[in-house]
Amino acid sequence: MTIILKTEKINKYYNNHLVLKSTSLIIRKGEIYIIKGKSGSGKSTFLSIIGGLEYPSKGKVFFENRSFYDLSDNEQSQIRGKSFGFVFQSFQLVPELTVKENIELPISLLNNLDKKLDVNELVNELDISMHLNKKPSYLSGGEQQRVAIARALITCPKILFADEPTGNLDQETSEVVINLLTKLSLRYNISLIIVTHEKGLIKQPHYSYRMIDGVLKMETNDD
Ligand SMILES: Nc1ncnc2c1ncn2[C@@H]1O[C@H](COP(=O)(O)OP(=O)(O)OP(=O)(O)O)[C@@H](O)[C@H]1O
Repeated sequence: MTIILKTEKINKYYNNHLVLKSTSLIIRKGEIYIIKGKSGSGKSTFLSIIGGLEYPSKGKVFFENRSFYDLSDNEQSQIRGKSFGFVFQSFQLVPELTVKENIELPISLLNNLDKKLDVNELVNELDISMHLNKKPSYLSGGEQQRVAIARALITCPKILFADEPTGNLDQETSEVVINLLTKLSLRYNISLIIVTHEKGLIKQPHYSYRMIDGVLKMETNDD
């Protein structure tokens, strides 16, 4: 399977404290990765670095064989906008916009977007079509997260980064959200990287990693 993103010995310091230690990972097209680990172990920092949101102190991130942080700011933001999608614990929807406007926001912000998914298909799949004209505050947490997933997928990104996507949801809703994330990523051949505390949420085949004190270790799937 094609390698889409690769990191080389990422180090990250915050105030002279080394939070990522020579951390490496390879992401292949259309595959699912899960990163678990204790609070403070460095998971979110690592996701931000591979998601193009934060410079490493040392090491490189290669996206489609190009060293991401050696690209110009403009090239970096083009890749972030068109090839990466993000889902966060806190949904991060714009409260003043309707659900439909939130979902279509990435499209309206980007020029020359050659590939995007059909909004109607996406909202039907995510079962939020009845909420399109509402503001996010009228929706439950699970519904808001499904809107955030639609917004992340609308550009048909190559990689979807999800940082604790179920952190604000109950067990049952978490399962629905994870099932949708994995199902849609597989359907559209999007690589999915999920950071989560929760065990046993993902039923689909995936690669499992554990972040231990800034070092990423591969695990067997039944850990
Ligand atoms: N912007 C920052 N400035 C200074 N220190 C930071 C910053 N971001 C993270 N850290 C520190 O880096 C370490 C790793 O944090 P990170 O958020 O990556 O961990 P995490 O595994 O994602 O934790 P959690 O599961 O609680 O979100 C922690 O000690 C944290 O305090």
